[in-house]
Amino acid sequence: MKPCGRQDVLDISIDGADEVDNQLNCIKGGGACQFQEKIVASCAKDFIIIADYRKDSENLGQKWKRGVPIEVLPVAYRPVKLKIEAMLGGVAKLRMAEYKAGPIVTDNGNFVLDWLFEEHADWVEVNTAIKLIPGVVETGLFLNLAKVAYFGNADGTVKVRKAPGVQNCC
Ligand SMILES: O=C[C@H](O)[C@H](O)[C@H](O)COP(=O)(O)O
Repeated sequence: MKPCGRQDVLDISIDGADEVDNQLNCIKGGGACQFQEKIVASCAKDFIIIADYRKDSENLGQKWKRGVPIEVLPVAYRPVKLKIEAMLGGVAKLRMAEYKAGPIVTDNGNFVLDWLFEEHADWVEVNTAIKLIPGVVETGLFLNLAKVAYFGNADGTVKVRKAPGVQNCC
């Protein structure tokens, strides 16, 4: 397998998620990796989620209570935070490190804002609004990307959910 950057298209990409809704929209980035994960997912013909039952949700925010992770340029974290809160409500908190002083720094040298949102209906609109704020690198909203999600249950069974319109996949 070649590194993603040297591969035009990947046949398949498999990843976890922090939450998956009934349309297969996902929140990712609990581990602050959403930027690189989204690049890989965007290059794949089929993006598949494997997660446990705790991530299976009707609507985003129902199970995952830590907000939408948003990777931002360090120099812009404050204006981005204020713009998100003014435009969309909620609170955008700078994610702090646990075992070192200061904020978490991503693999790309950036900071993460965790946006604790109120209920939203149109996630595509919300995602676009956030992406257009200067200083935003990437959001943890993975919308219309996943084709299938496999949820492992505590009893060992697996629940399968396909995205709307997907018939045969993986
Ligand atoms: O940043 C990391 C990832 O997007 C998610 O947080 C991850 O896929 C979910 O991780 P886990 O399966 O370990 O809860």
